[in-house]
Order: sequence, then structure tokens, then C-alpha cells
Amino acid sequence: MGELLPGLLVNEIGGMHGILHDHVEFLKKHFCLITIKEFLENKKNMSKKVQAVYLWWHKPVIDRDLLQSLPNLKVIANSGVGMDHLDLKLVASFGVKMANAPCAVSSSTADTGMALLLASARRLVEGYHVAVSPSTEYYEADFLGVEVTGATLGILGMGSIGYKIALRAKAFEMKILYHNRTRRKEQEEQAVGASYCEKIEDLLCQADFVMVVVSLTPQTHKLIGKREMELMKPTATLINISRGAVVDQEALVIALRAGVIRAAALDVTYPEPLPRSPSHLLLFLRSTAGGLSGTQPVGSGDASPTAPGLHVCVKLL
Ligand SMILES: O=CC(=O)O
Repeated sequence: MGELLPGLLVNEIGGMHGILHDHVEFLKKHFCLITIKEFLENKKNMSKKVQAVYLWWHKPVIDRDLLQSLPNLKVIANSGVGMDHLDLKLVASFGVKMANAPCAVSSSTADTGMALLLASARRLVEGYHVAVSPSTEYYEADFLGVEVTGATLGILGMGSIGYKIALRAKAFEMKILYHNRTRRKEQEEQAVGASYCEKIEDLLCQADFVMVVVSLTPQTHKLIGKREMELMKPTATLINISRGAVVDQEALVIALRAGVIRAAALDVTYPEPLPRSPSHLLLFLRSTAGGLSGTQPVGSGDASPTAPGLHVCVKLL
């Protein structure tokens, strides 16, 4: 029976990079599921069957070779919202349609943004590492953090995730500014108490927390660079929950080291995940900020636990 259904190419079923079993049950009612392994082992028989591809965590990788080997492909469905990992022009040139799931992760991403904001403000990750460190020498350190109540949050990108962040921030009694390509309706602004900044610069220089939520496009690539960080308050925290490449990472490292801004809390980096090398600049900052690795890179003179740094760096998989 499954053989008569249209073929759906998936990365794998279960496992680290495989689609969840709940999704499999649903998909099996409508498609004959073909894993990339089965496809590659039996390309000749499988290629004509595949009419759709289901992307889970950006996999399988869509390139010219794959598209050429799927003559009956009609649609590629991305299980997330961002499609920056795809060459949309290439896909369209094969007459294949693209679909994504715009609001599927809005609430969880907004929660992650707030979690990073709060963790950085209250220095939770540093405090945790100090608390579990066998060395007690940091216990005297100042872990006061900064106050969130009454602070100004600047949201860059007021789509569905940005708006959900505003809803959450309102409950924390924050003052909310936002910048977006198109201004939200007055009622929507009023519902969350958000004020529109036509210019990004106006938002950057007023915000105590800058939350980056824009999608990655050629226009937003390195949107936040040296100039933008210099516009921010020295007490401000940068939070990035969009894509790593929206923030110029080299400029960020320099800004953090020089105290141009207070801290950064990142859900996204490039590359991702970061190489597990203590010499990587972002990990260096993390080690100076909280003693995560417990060792300082040779020659570092700024090993204060209160040094501005990367307060939180997580990649949620
Ligand atoms: O990052 C998450 C998504 O693009 O859905």
C-alpha cells in the first residue's frame, strides 16, 4: 500500500538527525518514506518515486546533484522557518516549490531569547560555574548582574518571534523599542507597549538589551558590526537568536574585549557549533567571563571573573 503513495525523501528516521517518530506516523499516512541512505543505495529505482523532500535540521542537503537526480520532485518542505541554508534560486530553476513552517518555533524561540536575556542579566551561567568549581577563589566575585525591570529592550525584527518576545518582556516591565521593515499596527504596538524606531541607530543607542531576531538575508548579513556596537551603550547586552552571520563575530569579540558593550548572549554563531578549541575567540571570552574551562589562554591579562564577556553560549539542538 505504502508503495502506491508518493515518495517522500527524509534524512533518517529517529536518531540524532532523524525526524521524530510522532512525525513519522503522520507522514506515513500520506507518503512512502524513503531515507537518504535507501535512496543512495538504490538511486536507479528510487529517484523517480520521490515527489517531495522533508528537511529536518537542514538535512538532507539540497544541491544541484540531488535536484538533478529527482526528476519528479514537486516540493521541498522545511520543518523550520529560516530558509537561508537553501539556494532558493537553484530550487526554483528546477520548477520545485518550497514550503516552510513560519510559526512552528515562534514561542520556543521567544522563550530562548528571554532565557538568554535573563541569564545574561542575572549572570546565571557564570554563577553556576563558580558554584560548581572546585576552586573557591571566585566566591568573592561580584555577581550582581543588571536589572531587567524598567530596562529598555530593543527588538530588531518584529515578526512573529519578535512580537512574542515583546509580550514576554512586557510582563517583565521592560520598556520596548522595535525596528522592523514594516511598522506594526497601532493596536499591536499598544498591546505590548512597544514604540517603533524608524532607524536602527535610534534603537541601538537607547536599548539596554538589543535582541536580534531578523532573518538572515544578503541585507542583514553582518547587520550588527563595529559601528552598530559602538552606537550601543557600554552597559548594553547583545542577544542574538536569529542566525550567527547577522552579527559580525570578529567585531563582537573586539567589542567585548574592549568593553564597548557589556555582554553578549548567543544562541547562534558561525560556524555552528563552535569548534571545541579553547583558542577560539568566543570560547576565550567565555573562559574569561565565567571560568568555564578553568584555564586562561597563555598571555591573557584580563582574567577577571567580572570582565565583560560572553555570558551564555548555547546551541539548542
Ligand atoms: O531556527 C529555526 C528555524 O529556522 O526554524
